[in-house]
Amino acid sequence: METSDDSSGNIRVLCRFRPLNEKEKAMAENICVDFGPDSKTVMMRAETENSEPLRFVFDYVFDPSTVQSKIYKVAASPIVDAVMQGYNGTIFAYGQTSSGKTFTMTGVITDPELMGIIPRMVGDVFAKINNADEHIEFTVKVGYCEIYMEKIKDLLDPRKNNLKIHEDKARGVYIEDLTESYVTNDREVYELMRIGTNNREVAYTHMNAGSSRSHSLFCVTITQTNKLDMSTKSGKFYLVDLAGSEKVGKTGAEGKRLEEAKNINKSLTALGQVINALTDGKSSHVPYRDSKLTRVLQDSLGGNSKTTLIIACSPHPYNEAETLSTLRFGIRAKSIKNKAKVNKEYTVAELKLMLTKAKEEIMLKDKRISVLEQAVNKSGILIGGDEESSTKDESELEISKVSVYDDMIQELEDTRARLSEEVDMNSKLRQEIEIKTKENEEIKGDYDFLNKHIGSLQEKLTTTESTLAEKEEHIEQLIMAQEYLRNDISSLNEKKNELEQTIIKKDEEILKWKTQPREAPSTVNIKDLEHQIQVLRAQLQEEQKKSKELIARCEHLERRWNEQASNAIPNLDKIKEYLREEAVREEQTLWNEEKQTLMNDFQAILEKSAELQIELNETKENYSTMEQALSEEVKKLRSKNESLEKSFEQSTLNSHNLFSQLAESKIQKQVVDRKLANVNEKCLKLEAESKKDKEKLAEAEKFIKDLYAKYEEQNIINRVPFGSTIEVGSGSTRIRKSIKGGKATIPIGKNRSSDADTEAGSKPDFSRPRLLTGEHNKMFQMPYKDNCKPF
Ligand SMILES: Nc1ncnc2c1ncn2[C@@H]1O[C@H](COP(=O)(O)OP(=O)(O)OP(=O)(O)O)[C@@H](O)[C@H]1O
Repeated sequence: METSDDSSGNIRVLCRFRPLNEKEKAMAENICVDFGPDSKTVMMRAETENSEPLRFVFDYVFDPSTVQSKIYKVAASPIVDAVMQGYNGTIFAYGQTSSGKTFTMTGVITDPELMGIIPRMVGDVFAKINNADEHIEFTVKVGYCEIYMEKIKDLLDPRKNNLKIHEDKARGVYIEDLTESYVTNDREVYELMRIGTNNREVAYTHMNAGSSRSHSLFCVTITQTNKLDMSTKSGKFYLVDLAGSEKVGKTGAEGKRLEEAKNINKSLTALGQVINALTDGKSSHVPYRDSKLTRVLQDSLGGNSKTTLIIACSPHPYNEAETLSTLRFGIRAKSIKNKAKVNKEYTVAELKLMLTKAKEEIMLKDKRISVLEQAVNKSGILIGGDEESSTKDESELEISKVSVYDDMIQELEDTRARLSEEVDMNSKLRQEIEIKTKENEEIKGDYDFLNKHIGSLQEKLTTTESTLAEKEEHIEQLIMAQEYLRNDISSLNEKKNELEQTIIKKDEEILKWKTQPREAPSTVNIKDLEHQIQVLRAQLQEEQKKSKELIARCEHLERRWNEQASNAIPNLDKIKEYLREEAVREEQTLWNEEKQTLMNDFQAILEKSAELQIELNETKENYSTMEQALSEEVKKLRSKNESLEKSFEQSTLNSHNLFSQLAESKIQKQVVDRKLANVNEKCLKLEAESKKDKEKLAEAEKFIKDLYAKYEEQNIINRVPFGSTIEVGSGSTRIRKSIKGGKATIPIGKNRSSDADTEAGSKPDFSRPRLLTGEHNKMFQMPYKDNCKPF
């Protein structure tokens, strides 16, 4: 296997060396590191011949020739799998400026060979989702932010530039109010990456033309719901591109860049201190709160996450000191231990199962209580038994009492243990209810958000409708303008026709003047005639003048033609004709030009109107598609809304059920408590009664002992077996008495002398009783406890 097993919970540390850049190549020195054959070891070359090379071992070492796909396979693929199983995952890149962190994490999104971990991960996640079982429903959310100058800026909504960090049991550490967009395919994620990257703080330095001036966090949350049992799992994936540590002497940072560099180095120092505290085995406090970076990465460093650290290095001796420091950082980080767990939420079915188990437990307990009660009742009969009818051996009674007490005590212990389990379970149930209530609140939040979204979509629709109306109005105005222009053009055409007619008439007139002889007026008076002659003369003069001018012009032209062309126009008429035609042509050209301009304008208007018509059609089409999409969206939202409402109702119902079940189990617990109290009370009674019995027994023993002493004193008898007959006295004064059990009283002693028979004048001797039955000698030797007891 290529990667090390992370079942130990340790952070995996991978080391990547980039190829030499142009600047380093220009310095013409060799690289300062050697790579071991096991792909895990890197050696910093020894400075002198006598000194040893420094050896560093990581989970994997990538030499400069390693391609992006290999990095993804080793570094990210296992974490993607874990996130898909409901674990949290983190990959972060650390290293000096220009060491290749951004190239490793993002690379060139549009190039399949050069794309980095994030775009590859996105593709992988959606491929896995598409291949997943049908009953698993996925939602994917993406957030993107940066920590710049100790402030968290939302890269998908840069107006939010000072977000706060919070922590709670259910979500762990999180950034409050961070925009998280739901995405359904890799293209949508790439678009968000593009937007976010454009909003990032990047600047030129002497070390890197596109140096990241902030730490960036790309966050993907994948939630999966199993539709069969409604269980949910949710994995959060942080992909962190840290800003590079830099020596300001090398980067040439000044002014704002210098301030940025100070902040970057400060937060990286805080990161180093957190790692030290986690790994030195001495620190009781981990200073997560010393910087925003370490606070956000709290779960990734020593918490609930499967984490991989990629340290990026330059192989050139110019960066040797920074490379050494980076390698040491990686070695320290290797021993951080995390406690990753699947983020699972209990389903209603699972909660039901827990309840059923709790009920079974209660039933079991009830049974035990009834057994206890029976035992107590049984011992009560024994204790309360009639003195006369109690012929049972007392020692047996004692033994049975003691064993009953032992059983009862054991039962009580068991019950107490079970009750404490019950209390634990109840508190677990309460926690579950709290989680469910929170979930309900979240669903309600989603529901409100959807409502808002619908509202904004409706607003958008209204705006689009009004834009459309404006466009339609504009088109109407254009059509009217087009109509006016058409009229103008037709009136211009008419004018042109008129002008052409006038020119033709004029030409005819001129021709007439020139060709037709003028007839003398027949009936005119002299004055008129003179006037006409004057007019004609004037006209003639005018004509002559014109013709002179024409002749002059012709002569001039003739001269020019003679000068310029060998085949000049030979006759004047032709010249005149030519000139006239030229004049007409000139006017015609002017008119044609004007007409052409008008036609062009008209054409342009026509084209514009066609374009507008197309635009209108497109807008209409877009509008109808949008309307369709919108109505679909609204439909979807409504159905989602409905299902949310349903699940909200269901959850409310479930939480009610849980509450009522909790209340029920509380009541049952109270009942059990009461029963337990009763049992305790009975036990106490039993104990008191047993104590009394013992006292009575002691009294009886004392009495017998006294009596026995008395007999011994009187030398009557030592021990008498049960059922024996004692004879005291002699002759007729003999008194016989059978001894039964321990209750017999024997009328012996000097006070009985009045009852005595004084046969043959002898006095009865009460001082020497003797046994009449049983083998008394044998009996006397018997031990006290066997079958011979004092009565
Ligand atoms: N493995 C590699 N192969 C080819 N080019 C690389 C490689 N690693 C880095 N580069 C190039 O080196 C330059 C610097 O890399 P990059 O910007 O990723 O560094 P960085 O560590 O993110 O720097 P900073 O901390 O200043 O942002 C870029 O032009 C990048 O394309």
